[in-house]
Amino acid sequence: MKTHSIWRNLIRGYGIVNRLTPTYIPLTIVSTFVNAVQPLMVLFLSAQIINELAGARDTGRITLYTVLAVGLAFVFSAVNAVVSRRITTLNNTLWVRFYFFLGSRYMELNYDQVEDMNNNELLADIEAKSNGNGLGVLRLHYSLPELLQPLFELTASIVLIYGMFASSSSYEQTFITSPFATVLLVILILLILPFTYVIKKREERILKTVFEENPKANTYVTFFNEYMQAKNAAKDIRLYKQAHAIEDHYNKSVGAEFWYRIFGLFGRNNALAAAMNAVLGGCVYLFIGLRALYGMYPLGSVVQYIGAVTGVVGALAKLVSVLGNFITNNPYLIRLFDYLDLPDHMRENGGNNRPIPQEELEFEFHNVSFKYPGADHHAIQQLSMKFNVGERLAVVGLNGSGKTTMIKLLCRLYEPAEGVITLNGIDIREYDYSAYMGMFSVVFQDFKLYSFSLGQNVAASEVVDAELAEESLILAGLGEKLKKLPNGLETYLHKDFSDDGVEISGGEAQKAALARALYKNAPFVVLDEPTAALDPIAEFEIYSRFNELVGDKTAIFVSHRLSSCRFCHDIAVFHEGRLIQRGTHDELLTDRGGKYAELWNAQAQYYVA
Ligand SMILES: Nc1ncnc2c1ncn2[C@@H]1O[C@H](COP(=O)(O)OP(=O)(O)OP(=O)(O)O)[C@@H](O)[C@H]1O
Repeated sequence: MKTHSIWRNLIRGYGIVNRLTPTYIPLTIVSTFVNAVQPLMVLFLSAQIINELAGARDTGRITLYTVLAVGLAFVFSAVNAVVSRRITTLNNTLWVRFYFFLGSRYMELNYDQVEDMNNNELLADIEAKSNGNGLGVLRLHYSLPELLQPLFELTASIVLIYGMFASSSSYEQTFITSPFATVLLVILILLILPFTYVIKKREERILKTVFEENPKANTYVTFFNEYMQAKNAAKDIRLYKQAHAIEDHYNKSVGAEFWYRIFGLFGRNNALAAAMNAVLGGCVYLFIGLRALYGMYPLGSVVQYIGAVTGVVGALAKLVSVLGNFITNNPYLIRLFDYLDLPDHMRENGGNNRPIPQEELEFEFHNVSFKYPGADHHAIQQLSMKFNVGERLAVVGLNGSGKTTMIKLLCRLYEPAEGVITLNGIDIREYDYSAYMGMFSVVFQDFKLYSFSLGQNVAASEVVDAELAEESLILAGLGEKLKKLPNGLETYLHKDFSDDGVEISGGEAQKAALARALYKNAPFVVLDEPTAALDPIAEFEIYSRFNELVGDKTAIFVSHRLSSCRFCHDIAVFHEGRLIQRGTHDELLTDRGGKYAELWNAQAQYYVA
């Protein structure tokens, strides 16, 4: 956790506010200036009118003050109306932009950071605190008027108070009219500063305790809210009647008690501050009222001074409170910055940003080992293997034998813990990260399609090369389906964004994912169980046209169905994270005691009559 000073955090935080809502800060300066100055200006002019009425009764001056009061009030109100409308829009759109900002950052994280529970908890916490309590950057946004308005009020009130100390009229000398009384009042007013500060400090302490006692409260809220509405959980929720379990779990982990404690605390503090202001207000009235009684101030000035001193008291209380809010809010800003500053170690580790070679590509694992964070065993152990350019390699093995992990290491989704992977003899970390990833077309088992048009899914982009998309879909076996779709490539998948959206089957989705990989036209194709959801005919078609599908690219075909790998001349057998055999189907079968023969025989018995 970084511990930058609160001022640096505020500057950075307001920098983010400015980036999310660029016109917000200048508009708020205008709006708060107008809001702060308008009532004090009316107060000043009213005082002048009363003084005129009680004194010289000059009609010209009275008219001038009245016209000024009405005219300025009109101009200020008009400016405020225009500015406030725009600010309201910005306030309402801010949270949308903020969540998009968080999401964009998430999409940039290294893959292992996405899988790291700590980072996910950090993000869930930031989202929940921003949402429920409006803490962090959102608090800065909403606090800006709370900061600026009292600053303007304070300045304007001090200007109006000035006459209080410069009164030259003759008056009775008593304690109330003496400078001591003024000093006493100033001390009383200044007492509000430590009082408000202590309240804020207490608030910060209690909030910290509450959240420490419920460290996962926000993670739970986010998880349950998403899970309850997750389409891919809907079947399980119903069939296993998970609704009750979710409700019990939810109430136990984030019950109402938790929120009562937080909002009860805010309520109590607001009440205390209001009581303090009321007492101070009483003292101010008494002080100025008595001084007027002793003839120290004219009638109109009483109104002005009471208004101005009350303005100073109110502004100071608001300022200390908002500064206190900044202190309370600081830990949430630090959490946000921790998230934003997660290191991009995939790019930092190499640093050479070498361009991808244009000649033939040769990948090799050299004694590579890898263990998932928190795991007690290696997912990959001392793996050494080479991929022959332009050839097809099948990777087979039992569940959990490390096949997918090897692919993820190859694509640089993870870094090896030991050993290196090279491309044309150079450590893959030396290459430009994005360009390196661009070399792979991978269809993972848990691929995802999104609720946009079929064409956009295949192109993975807003802009679709229709001819290439169609060609890829036909190659992947979705040609017939495409012909039947109401809007062809523009047909939406799912109904999230279009009523005409279509639901496609698991096998069709797998073909669409395959088409996406083909559309990318990368030199290295990886298919991880690409036929798992396909019917036997579709599966046969994929195998028989595999060479046509991948062309002259290097291809890896991962499967635990051995029959589906026979068409590959090169088969690698994985077991418990190790490469234990490699050869053609016939070669591997001749090793009768080997794993491949064991797996082959185990699977073959179901096909033998
Ligand atoms: N994200 C992860 N975090 C922790 N452990 C993981 C993770 N993914 C996989 N593992 C573990 O790493 C080992 C290898 O998993 P991997 O997914 O590479 O196997 P696989 O051979 O592809 O299996 P399958 O045939 O079921 O797809 C397994 O023990 C698995 O439990």
